[in-house]
Amino acid sequence: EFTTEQQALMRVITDAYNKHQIPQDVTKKLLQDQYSTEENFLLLTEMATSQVQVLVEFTKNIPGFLSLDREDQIALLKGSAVEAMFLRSAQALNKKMPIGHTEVLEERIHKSGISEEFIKPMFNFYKSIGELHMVLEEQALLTTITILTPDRPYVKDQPAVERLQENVLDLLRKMCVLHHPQEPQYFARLLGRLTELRTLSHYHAEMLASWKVNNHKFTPLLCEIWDVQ
Ligand SMILES: CC(C)c1onc(-c2c(Cl)cccc2Cl)c1COc1ccc(-c2ccc3c(C(=O)O)csc3c2)cc1
Repeated sequence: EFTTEQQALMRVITDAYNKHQIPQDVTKKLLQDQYSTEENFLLLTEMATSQVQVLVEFTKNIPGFLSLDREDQIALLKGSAVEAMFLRSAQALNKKMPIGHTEVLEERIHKSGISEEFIKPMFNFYKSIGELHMVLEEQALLTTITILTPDRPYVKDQPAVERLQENVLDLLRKMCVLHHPQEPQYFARLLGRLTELRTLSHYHAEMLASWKVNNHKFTPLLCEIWDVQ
């Protein structure tokens, strides 16, 4: 079953995932009653900015991450931020968030100036994640695996990242057998979501370009992590 090291790794990652969430005083802003495209864009920008801060804190808790080359740490964060945010927003949209949050978040994403061609694949992804009924540990591990993807642009020491990712992949495989015993293909289905995330990440670059065209401003943190402006 699980080795002592794997049990420790699971606990550290799950605790970090639970600890680092967007604060209530930020998410409750979603409930305010302005629903203009502009207002929705501003609120989503605030959510994304807060989510990036949360993501950085979570990543620092991944065992071994801070021992990686400093520039590789940055490359992994920049390369995975959008995918990690798709996973986190998918969890928010699929779990029963505090009353009304789910609907307002979905509504604001639909009406924030994202063109229809991106809305479709985005909400297909959200639906496909919902259908998996991941337990919290699986969501935390899948996010970690996404962050520890060795072949992101500009990563120098890929083997070092591979070694960390392999440990988490092994742990996720065992968690899937434990929580979904009737579905031998469940682990493979989870990894299939990672492929879909890469596609969404490419769409996202175009989304940013179209928002910029309509001279939408992003925050300094988002500009830095997404190399815009
Ligand atoms: C700059 C901005 C316009 C933007 O550009 N691309 C995307 C973007 C979009 Cl529109 C979709 C997917 C990914 C990205 Cl980066 C975004 C908005 O990004 C978001 C990031 C994160 C949340 C998010 C996460 C968790 C939770 C929770 C919870 O945990 O309980 C409660 S409320 C909530 C809200 C929403 C939106």
